[in-house]
Amino acid sequence: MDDSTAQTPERTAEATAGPELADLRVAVIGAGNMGGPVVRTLLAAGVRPAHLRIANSGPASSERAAAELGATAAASRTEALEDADVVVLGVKPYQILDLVAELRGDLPAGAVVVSLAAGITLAQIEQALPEGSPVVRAMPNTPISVGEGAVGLMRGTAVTAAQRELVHALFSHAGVAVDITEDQVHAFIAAAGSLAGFAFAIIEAMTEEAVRQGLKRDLADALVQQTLRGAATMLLESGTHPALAKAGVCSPGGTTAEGYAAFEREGVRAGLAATMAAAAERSRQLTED
Ligand SMILES: NC(=O)C1=CN([C@@H]2O[C@H](COP(=O)(O)OP(=O)(O)OC[C@H]3O[C@@H](n4cnc5c(N)ncnc54)[C@H](OP(=O)(O)O)[C@@H]3O)[C@@H](O)[C@H]2O)C=CC1
Ligand SMILES: O=C(O)[C@@H]1CCC=N1
Repeated sequence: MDDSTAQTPERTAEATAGPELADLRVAVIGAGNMGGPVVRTLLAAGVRPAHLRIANSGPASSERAAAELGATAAASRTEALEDADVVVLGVKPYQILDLVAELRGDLPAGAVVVSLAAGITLAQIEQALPEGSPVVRAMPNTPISVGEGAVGLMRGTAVTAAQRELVHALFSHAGVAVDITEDQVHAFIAAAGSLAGFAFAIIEAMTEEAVRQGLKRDLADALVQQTLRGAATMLLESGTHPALAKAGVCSPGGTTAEGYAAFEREGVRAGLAATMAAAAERSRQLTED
């Protein structure tokens, strides 16, 4: 992976304060499984609930999402866009270009468009908008909803330094926010966007086995989730290589060494690598479609 533009990840809440967001007006078109967590992180960053308007596929859905997320429902997409400084597009990839074509007449001049869509390039979105429109691609994951996620930010050709700073400020409570290139987004999806889903699947599988081994479900939930969180926190805080931390758990002839031998024998490492590679490959395919 070309890392010439990759930043050193830094926990965003520790980053220095950026632009003031209290007066910013944001429209979120499509606050679903990913747009919803984006709404939460924008509110955490300081966007006012009254200034964050949601438009989903219909008014009832917009009202439901706004109530759940603590934002404001717009009566229509057009109303959501009125005076918007930033427009987040959280619809499915196959919908986004039609949506952009539909909205382009209502977009306030200079509004920064932020697309969450996998597989849709900056150039495709820029082509669907008036020339010179500032467009950012964001590749987030759902744990940004609790400030423990990651987002990769890709800057379109018309985005100014101030607009880049603004978008970073908007994601300042996501967890980690880094600038990436569009070439890097496939690997980023494997290691963050889709990885959240794989992490949930791993947690689910481990919890089921803990229950099979005899633990009550609530204790199994707590042990698996707390241990995985603790393991990640240990590595993040110490900078220790995971292989060394693993060695520190494996007593000679003990339980972990025996379990780890099964991990390798059963192909768990190879399976995880194949899982991430398949996600990255699908991202490349979506971009070529
Ligand atoms: N899910 C994830 O973890 C991630 C997703 N993404 C990207 O985020 C985008 C959204 O995915 P996801 O949140 O999972 O999808 P969802 O289906 O959960 O959400 C899509 C949202 O778009 C709304 N919507 C659909 N059509 C319209 C329309 N014409 N006008 C306004 N709103 C509309 C839906 O409203 P309604 O509910 O009323 O139908 C819904 O709120 C995708 O492009 C995906 O690639 C990126 C990273 C991670
Ligand atoms: O599954 C998807 O296509 C989206 C993009 C990354 C996570 N979810």
